[in-house]
Order: sequence, then C-alpha cells, then structure tokens
Amino acid sequence: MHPKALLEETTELVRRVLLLDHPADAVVSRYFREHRNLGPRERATLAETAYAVLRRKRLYEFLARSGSGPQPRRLAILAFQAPRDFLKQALNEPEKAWLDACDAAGDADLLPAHHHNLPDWLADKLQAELGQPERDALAAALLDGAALDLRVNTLQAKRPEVQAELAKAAIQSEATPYSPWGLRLKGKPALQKLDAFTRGAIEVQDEGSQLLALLLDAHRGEMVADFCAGAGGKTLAIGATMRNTGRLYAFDVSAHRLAALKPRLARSGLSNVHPVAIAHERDERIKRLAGKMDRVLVDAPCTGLGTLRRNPDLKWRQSPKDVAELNAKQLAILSSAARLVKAGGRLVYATCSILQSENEDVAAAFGAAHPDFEPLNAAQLLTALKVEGAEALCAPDAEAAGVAPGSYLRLWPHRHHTDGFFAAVWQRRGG
Ligand SMILES: C[S@@+](CC[C@H](N)C(=O)[O-])C[C@H]1O[C@@H](n2cnc3c(N)ncnc32)[C@H](O)[C@@H]1O
Repeated sequence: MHPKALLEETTELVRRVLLLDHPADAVVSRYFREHRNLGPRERATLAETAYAVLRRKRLYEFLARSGSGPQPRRLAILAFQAPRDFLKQALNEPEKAWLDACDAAGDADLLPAHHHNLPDWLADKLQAELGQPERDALAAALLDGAALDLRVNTLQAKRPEVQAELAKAAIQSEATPYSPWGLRLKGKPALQKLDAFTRGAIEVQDEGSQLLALLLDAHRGEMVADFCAGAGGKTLAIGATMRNTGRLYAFDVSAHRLAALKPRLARSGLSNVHPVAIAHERDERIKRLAGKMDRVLVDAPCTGLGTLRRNPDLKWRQSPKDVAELNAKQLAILSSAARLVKAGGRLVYATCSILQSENEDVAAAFGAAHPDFEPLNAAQLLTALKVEGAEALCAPDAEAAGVAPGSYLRLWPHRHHTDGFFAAVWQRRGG
C-alpha cells in the first residue's frame, strides 16, 4: 500500500480510537474486520500507531497544536510506527517542515504532563501515593509495550519441555523470574497455530496474573470458587493446581465472558470446572454454597490501570467518579464472596489496579468489618510456595500505609516487569 493510503487508513483508525466510546482493542478489531484488504504489516502499522497515540496523547496533542490539517492526521503523523523516510512520502511540504520542527523540540519546551502522559487526576493521585520519582518511573514503564508471557499448563507438560518445543518453532523464551509456570517470549510471535497452543499446553497470561492463582494455593480434591472468573485466565491456572480434581466454580455476571472460557477449557483438558453465570453477587445459587469452599478468589472488577502497557485507552476512559463507584462494588463483591469460605478456608482479593483506593483501602474496610477473617502475610505464603524474592513483590514499603511489610502482594511494571497487580489474603477463623 502506498504511504499516502496507509497514512489515511491510520488517520481514520486514530480518529475512531480517540472517540474513547469503546475499548481500543475492540475498535481496532472492528476496523480490521471492515477492511479485510489490509495485510499483516499494514495492520501492525495501524494498530501500533493508534496505541502509540493513546500512550503519548498529551505529548502528541501538545505538538499537534502547531500543525495544520485535521487533528487525527497530525496525531497519526507524530506517532506513525514506520521509518521517517517512508512516512515523509505521505506528507506535503508544510507537514514535512512541521514534523522536523516537532522532532527537534527539546525537553525545555515540554511540561511534566508531556512526559508522564497521564490525565491530571491520575498523575496527582499516583504522586500523592508514591511520591514523584516513583510516579515518574511507573509512568515511564507504562508507556512501554508489555512482553508476551505464557503459562505452561502443568497438567499437560513441564516448563522446560515446552520451552524446547517453542525453540524448535524458532520462538525464543526465558523462564519468568517469579512464576514457576511462566515463559516470557522474545518478540510477539503468532501462537494460535502452534501444536502447544491447540493442545492446551500453553495459555497467554501475564506473569503477575499467574502469581495471583499461585497465591490461592488450591489443592487436589478441594472445593474452590473463582468468583469473578471472566474468560477464565485464572480459573485455568487454578484448575491445573488442583490437578483436575475437586470442584472449581467459575462465577461471573457476564455470560458472554464465561462463554469465552469454554474453548479454553476444552483445550486445557480440565473437567473439574463449573462455569455459572450469576445475576449479581448475592445470587441464590451462591447462598446455597455458603461456608462450603476451601478457597475463594475474588478477582474484582477494577479500573485495570495496572494494565496500561496493554490497554493505554483505559487512562482516558476512567474518571475519579468511576473509581468511587468501583470501590463500593469491590467491597460488596468481596463481602458476598467471603460467605462462601468455610472455617479454615482461604480468601484472596485481587485487582489489576495500581490505586490504593481499589486495593489497600478495600482490604482494610473488609478486614475491619470481618474480624472472623484473619489476614495472612502474602510474602510468607509466596516464600513457602518457593517464589524467588517474594518479599520484594509484597509491598516492602507498606508500613507507610499502616500495615506490616509483606502483607499484600503488590506488583508493579517498573519494578517487576509485570502488569500492576494487588492481592490480599485471609483465612477464615475457626478451622
Ligand atoms: C478483572 S475481571 C476478571 C478476569 C478473570 N478473572 C481472568 O483472570 O481472566 C472482573 C470480572 O468481574 C466480573 N464481575 C463484575 N461484577 C461482578 C459481580 N457482581 N459478581 C461476579 N462477577 C462480577 C466481570 O464481568 C469481569 O469478568
């Protein structure tokens, strides 16, 4: 495709994702369905440019003020993911001169917002919670793309075997540093046609997400509930730790998301999983299981701000009002799910958010209202599960928030190269 046509297609996709009315990945998929003529390299340029605009929107909007022509075109030019000489073939003379001037803009011309590229409310909140140097390190890490991590399905294969099998297909990987099941791939190879994928030996899953399933520590023969199972990323990992025995309920209010679990379950070889679509967290079907579960995971709906490397649109699609509404929902879901836990059983509350209000504050509110749940130290649990350097994963600086070091799992992109995750763990007293 001629550079001019490619820039025009890219401009249209940028315009659509910036409406922010749907998740960016859905907008991109829809665009590709509507434009089947686009080849794989063209698709990559379009998608990567749209994501680059979302990542550095504040910087590019600032630079775009000096240009002319439609704003989405200016943003697409600034973020265009191809060599400059290719791009310049698509530009008129004034655009070329303007782009050269933008490339020459130095730090002195830029404000902090043009570096962190966060909305003000979020930049301020993170600065208040972390201090500015840490906030800036986090913001910089969130501007990078994330590595592609796999979880090896240990029901089917061992990690070194899968690693060797991938190497034969020219896919290089290294063992993830913390998760015993993880492989971090070099690059972003296509996986869906690999035998290892179709037979269920691998699933795409961030290392941090694997650690949440590990922390639940479900065993053979247990009764376990994954309360917000969604498409079942963690359900599959938990089912494997149970060695396909016992009973694993996958609850979610979204039948649509649970439907996406079905083909993954079929590949995985798990037959102990029972997906159940519920109306809400106080659904009658849940009440019947009160006090019966050995383990309950609440992977709560959240802002997803820990996943900005993958979903940069989320920072523009969330507001303080959304956060406040989620906080109430998170506590309600956690409190309802806790009723399922039997005496002596374990409860894990997790999010992929980096905000204290969705994490420590919800855990503290739940703990204050539920003296029958004893908090467990996440660092000690992960150390017992042989996770290397578990203490550094578990909020070593938590004392500032008034809790003992190691109380909570706190994963950060800039520290641990995972998505941002939180987990708190309790044991129900009386077992
Ligand atoms: C963070 S996502 C879960 C991701 C999933 N555990 C995984 O590993 O792929 C949160 C899920 O909570 C579900 N949810 C929202 N409200 C809920 C409720 N009241 N009860 C149960 N699930 C709920 C959403 O539909 C969504 O699938």
